[in-house]
Amino acid sequence: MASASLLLIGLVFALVGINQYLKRKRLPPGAKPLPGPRSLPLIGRVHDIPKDSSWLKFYEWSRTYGPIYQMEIFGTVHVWISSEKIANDLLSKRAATYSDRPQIPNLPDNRTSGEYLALLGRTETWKRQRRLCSNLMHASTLRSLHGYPTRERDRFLYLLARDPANYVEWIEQFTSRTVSRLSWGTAKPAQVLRHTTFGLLETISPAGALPNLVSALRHLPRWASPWKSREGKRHELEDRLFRANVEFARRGVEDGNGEEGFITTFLRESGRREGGGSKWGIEGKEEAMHVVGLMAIAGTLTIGSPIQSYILAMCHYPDVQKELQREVDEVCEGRCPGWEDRERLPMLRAVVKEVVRWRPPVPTGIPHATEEDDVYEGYFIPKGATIHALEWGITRNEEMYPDPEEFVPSRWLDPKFPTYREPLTQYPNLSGFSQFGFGRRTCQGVPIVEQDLFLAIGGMAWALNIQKKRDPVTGAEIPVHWDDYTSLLIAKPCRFEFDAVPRDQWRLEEMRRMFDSARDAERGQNEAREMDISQFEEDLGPEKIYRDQACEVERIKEDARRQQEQEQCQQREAQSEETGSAGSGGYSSSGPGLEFRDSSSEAETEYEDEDATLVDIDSVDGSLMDGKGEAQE
Ligand code: HEM
Repeated sequence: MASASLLLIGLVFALVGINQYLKRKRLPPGAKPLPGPRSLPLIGRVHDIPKDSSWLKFYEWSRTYGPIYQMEIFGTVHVWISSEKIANDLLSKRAATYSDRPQIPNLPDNRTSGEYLALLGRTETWKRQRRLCSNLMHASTLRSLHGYPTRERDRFLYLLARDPANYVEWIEQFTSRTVSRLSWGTAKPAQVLRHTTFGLLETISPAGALPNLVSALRHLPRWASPWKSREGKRHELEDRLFRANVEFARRGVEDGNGEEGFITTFLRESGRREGGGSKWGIEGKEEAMHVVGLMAIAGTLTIGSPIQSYILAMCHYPDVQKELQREVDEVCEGRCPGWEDRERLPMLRAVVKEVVRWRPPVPTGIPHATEEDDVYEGYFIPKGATIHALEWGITRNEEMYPDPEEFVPSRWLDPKFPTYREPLTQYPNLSGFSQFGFGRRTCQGVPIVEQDLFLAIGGMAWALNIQKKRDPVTGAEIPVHWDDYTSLLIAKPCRFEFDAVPRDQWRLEEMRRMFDSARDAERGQNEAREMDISQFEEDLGPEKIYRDQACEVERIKEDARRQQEQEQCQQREAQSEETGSAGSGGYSSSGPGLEFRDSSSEAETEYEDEDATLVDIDSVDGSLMDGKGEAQE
């Protein structure tokens, strides 16, 4: 027994020795390895990576080892960059070496399959698809994204004001419906898209499917791998959905009733050319379907993260909200801001940019991979290394962003900050911002992000006072977390409670008018031609397998808390009755927002009417998580 153990220990040491020798041998003359935590044999540092908020650990290491360091996980070298300059030096200036993508263990054909442009290797397919994506985006940007973000924002504001407790639902409906219209000219697929996209996010995230961390698990056959079989089912549904969406748009182009969107632009262009094909080098509808599908995926869940972070920020920074409201009220003279007001609203643009900096939506970045060995400032970076621009670390650079943990929109508006830039009619904006990546792989969706965030955040500032909720019993503020975020590749705040109080009766009525007019426009469109999505909803199943568990857990906790709140109120009322004192006094459980609405009997009638409207729009949506939200289940 003892000799077997000795043999094993000897073997491990021999392996470590051989490994070290091979690494040293690979070093070019004069180059040294990057600093970083020492690797354990075979596993590297996998045991050190926390499941939640892993970016904080990678950032902590950057404070020990410097703005570029390396670590190993199961034999793969991972390089972490926390400096914008170094990220630009490598990923942008040496793009020929640094523009590949690594293989994702749980989606092993990601580099070659041609289905997800953002995950493709640096291949001819990627170049062709990126060109098409960029052209379709450009065509829609020239036409102000066909007004879809405004229409959806108008629908979103009223739903949020009416039911702030379900804010995640309303926000994700806003982002997914907007991008669904942009992609296929209809909002119908939005709810199924949300589920399949969440499933894909789990499939590809290091904190999602286990094989992404323990890569040996990728060799399991499908029948023995729950991750593979789950992904297989998800992919099959997504593929069928995308085909149906393209077919719907194709019929619209043919009968002349189709709405504008990416796929419509592509189909029209192909129709104009002899023998089909497009001027962008994509010959088949099939490939265009994948490109547009990826654009829809990319816009479904990402933009919701900064919208939620804005609400979180306003709970902690009420003075910023007041300042923002002052600008919006002054410039727009009381009306809700529109996209055409952007030059005159620098504070609003600064809040948008600061939200993205303060809580990066993709905190670990999307990894690149090296195609050749390289040496940077004397440090060796091997071919096949996975390169991470750590967005969280980049936004914590104290020289560039003094007081990085604070939410300070004025850093974009005041010349005393290094990030200030003129003219303020144009800056700040999101174009070229580090949070959208580097070099040839930069994000292609910035025009959508910019317009969605401007309209949603501007609309909320115009319409609502966002504030911490008060305990109905004690009247004390209910605490709101500071940086508790979900752990997948796209991170969003875990659920928290807050109040969204309409600023006055006129704005509430105005929101209702905007909502009605968005609903009427949608009805008009659906009367002309309707897309039937019911089969996909059915196939998704009642249990909705691709469901955001992290948020579910939070909501269950929240529901339990509310239930407790109600019980306490009832108890207090019962006690008051016993002692004969008048009423419960203090705060109502529904918070100041509803107090405002309930202030007259007229408002009560209005509220009932609102419910009717919501039922109405559900049938217009035909969505799984309809206008009443998942909380109903
Ligand atoms: C807040 C929202 C968003 C954020 C923070 C974000 C961030 C990013 C990041 C960090 C990358 C990787 C860049 C790199 O590898 O260096 C990326 C890639 C990409 N994004 Fe976005 N994105 C957002 C929304 C969108 C939207 C709405 C679209 C819709 C078209 C989109 C389309 C893409 C595409 C196509 C790529 C892949 C580019 C390539 O690999 O060549 N993104 N995004």
